[in-house]
Amino acid sequence: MKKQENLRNSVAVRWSALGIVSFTMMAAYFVNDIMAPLKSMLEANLGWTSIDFGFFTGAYSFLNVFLLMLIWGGLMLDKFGIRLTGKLATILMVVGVSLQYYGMTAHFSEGAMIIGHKAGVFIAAAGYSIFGVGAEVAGITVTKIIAKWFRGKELGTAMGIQVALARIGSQAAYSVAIPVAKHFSVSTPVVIGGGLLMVGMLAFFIYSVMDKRLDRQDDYEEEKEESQFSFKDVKEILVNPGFWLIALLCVLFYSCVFPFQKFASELMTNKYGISDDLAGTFVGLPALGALILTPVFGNVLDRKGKGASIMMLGAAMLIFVHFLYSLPWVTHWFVAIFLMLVLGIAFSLVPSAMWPSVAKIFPTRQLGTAYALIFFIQNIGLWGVPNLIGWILDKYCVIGHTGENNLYDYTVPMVVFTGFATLSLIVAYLLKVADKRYGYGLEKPNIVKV
Ligand SMILES: NCCCC[C@H](NC(=O)[C@@H](N)CCCCN)C(=O)O
Repeated sequence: MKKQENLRNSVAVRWSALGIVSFTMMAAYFVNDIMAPLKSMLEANLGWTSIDFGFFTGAYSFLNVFLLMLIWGGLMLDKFGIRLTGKLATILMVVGVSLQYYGMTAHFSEGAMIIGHKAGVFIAAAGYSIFGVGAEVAGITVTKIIAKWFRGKELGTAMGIQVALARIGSQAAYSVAIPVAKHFSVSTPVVIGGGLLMVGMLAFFIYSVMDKRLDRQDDYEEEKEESQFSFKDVKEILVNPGFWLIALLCVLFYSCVFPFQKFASELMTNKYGISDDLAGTFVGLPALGALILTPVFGNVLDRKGKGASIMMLGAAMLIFVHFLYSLPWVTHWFVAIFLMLVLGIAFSLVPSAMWPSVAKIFPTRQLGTAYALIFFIQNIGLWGVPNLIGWILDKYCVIGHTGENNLYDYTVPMVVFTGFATLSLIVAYLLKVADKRYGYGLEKPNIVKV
């Protein structure tokens, strides 16, 4: 009997697997970003303050950081596998977004508070926090899925395409949030996100069938290795200097991008005079740029390498962007858009180099835990930075009012972002030095020639 070709070696099957799980992540990114452009509407319609908004935004990472949910998720992924972990993660996302919607729409009695926060804000934030656990665990699961199907093949391109499709989700969220909210209500964009997430959950369940077939057919080493996972691996990961440098770069770089984007719609309207209908679309530009560029850079890295140098370049571009945004006298809308485009390039360069680098430093059996620990450290920034910026805005940056809304001066928040970007460049440089010293192969191409 003719031996069946390994599913991983079929170009159509492995790219279909990527397409399916990428759709799940696209839905997750849509929900993740859908509230960002609504900041001013949340203030005007639901009475949220900047502190409320910062608290809500940071809640995405709260359970991941303080209940170590990402760590448990990573250990579960390496111990119990992709299918169970991924299914649970997608279910959590749906549950979380439903609770978030409830918090935004239910009628609470006047002045009702939960642990010092307005009841509605607290419940929406709790939902977003549950969603955040699902989204991050789904993120590490999908990353491991990609490494499973593409290691030694088009790993950089595949990871780039997954990130690019996720960016479509973000860009769509930034573009549709305000028009949909104005036409219907401030909570309608969240309903659309919930619907997309349900389809994403179904998609993951379909992927699980493919995953099972691959495991059955395959003598895939990882499956044997998964059961060999031990806590010794966690120690091994933690004593690797490459881990700490990637994790630090990750938290610093992403703290300058995701939290910045959450506040950027307001920066566009308050500082550059851009209309609120268009502000979200402009803030979505980096996502749109990354959609095109991340797979391109991923492909270049697959063939030519230079990952560590590319991370340095991306970090340097980030300093340029945030520094110019911080200059109070630069207020032309054209500059705002130009900087968003540069941010888009940086936002493509660093992720396309960073994520495949992790797969070079660690063996497959440690990948789930390694990604989870890196995401965990990154989530400390995704929690802390929006809280910090929301607090700075409310305390020090209110310079007037327009109707129901505050008018903010964004100089100090942008100086804070510039500081983080500068630190990220220093860490990227240290990573390049460590690569030379420990021979991680970050400057080498991803595709292994046989
Ligand atoms: N294959 C690795 C993909 C990581 C992509 C990366 N995502 C994250 O870092 C998430 N932990 C945080 C997502 C927050 C979304 N607003 C990315 O570049 O998106």
